[in-house]
Amino acid sequence: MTRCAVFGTGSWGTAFAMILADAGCEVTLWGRRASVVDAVNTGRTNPDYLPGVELPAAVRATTDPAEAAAGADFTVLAIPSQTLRANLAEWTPLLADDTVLVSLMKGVELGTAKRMSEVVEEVAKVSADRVAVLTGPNLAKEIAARQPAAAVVACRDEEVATRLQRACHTAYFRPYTNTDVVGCELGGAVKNVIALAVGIADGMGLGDNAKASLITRGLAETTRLGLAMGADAHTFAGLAGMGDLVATCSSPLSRNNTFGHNLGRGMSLEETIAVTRQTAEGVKSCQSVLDLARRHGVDMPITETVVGIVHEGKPPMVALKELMSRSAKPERH
Ligand SMILES: NC(=O)c1ccc[n+]([C@@H]2O[C@H](COP(=O)([O-])OP(=O)(O)OC[C@H]3O[C@@H](n4cnc5c(N)ncnc54)[C@H](O)[C@@H]3O)[C@@H](O)[C@H]2O)c1
Ligand SMILES: O=P(O)(O)OC[C@H](O)CO
Repeated sequence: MTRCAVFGTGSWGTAFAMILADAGCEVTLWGRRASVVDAVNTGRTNPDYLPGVELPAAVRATTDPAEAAAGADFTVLAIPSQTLRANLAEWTPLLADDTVLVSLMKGVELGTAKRMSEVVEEVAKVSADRVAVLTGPNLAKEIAARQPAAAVVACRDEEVATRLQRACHTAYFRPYTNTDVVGCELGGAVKNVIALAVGIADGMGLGDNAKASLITRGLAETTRLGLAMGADAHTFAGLAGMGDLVATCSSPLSRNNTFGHNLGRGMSLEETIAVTRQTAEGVKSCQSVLDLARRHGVDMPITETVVGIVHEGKPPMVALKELMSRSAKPERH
């Protein structure tokens, strides 16, 4: 039987553990908090993150990372992106030989501007052939209700991607393989920034034309960055690009979208952070995405606008005026 370790008992780690178990794997979840681990083991629930959801019996939980990691064919990482480096450094000596490391995270590291798979390769000292990424339009709450969704599993080694695809394919979860790891990861990280922009627009009371324009031009700037970094343009028209943008920018379940909405309707950054219980990756990653764009000489005006509003205190109305008064240009340049 395929054995999986899932590090992170938040919304997505728990929902993905459920997918793996439904697909026939044996799953051990690692969590920091004993109360969450006990709830999983004794009540088959995770009331803090997925209230009302009954977890399959094949999902067990532990606070001991060594117990979780032991003998795992796949080691899945589902913690906030900015905490990966420090956590993985502690877990690396515990990892099973030949385990495939799978990133569920949609962020870019602050300071280094590295993608999560790059951090994994560097810290765990494994080759890119043993690092996979899972991304796409996957709102955890819908998946935990076993509502249908598709996703992308990306790995440089297609055979590894196919093995992971088999390990997480269920009646409600349909993963496709892809070898464009850079494009898949960028799609997931930048859509969070665009979802913040769309949420802000929504909160300001702007209409559907504004939201559609942000989504489309957001995809254009994501693709520009991707091409500069060697990604395949087709990836951005797929589940990791357009697919995830549509889900995240249109759903009130999205933490990034909701975060933006609260800012747009006039809450301060501090108030917004205080009411946000879960990880909204775009809040930090907008800075590292902008950093990446500057390193690659790519113009990303929406990302720059989000950084201005979230981190530099720019009033959304001023940011809107600036964005709309940029010089006129062809749609493709
Ligand atoms: N929730 C979703 O719908 C969804 C879907 C796809 C991808 N993702 C991505 O998955 C990743 C995890 O998100 P999530 O939704 O599970 O977040 P979450 O906020 O629901 O849970 C985060 C988990 O990480 C733990 N954690 C927080 N700080 C930590 C630290 N310093 N060290 C160790 N553990 C820590 C928390 O206790 C919690 O268990 C993010 O990158 C997110 O973008 C989320
Ligand atoms: O809740 P968000 O904004 O982190 O989005 C969740 C997923 O990434 C959607 O695919």
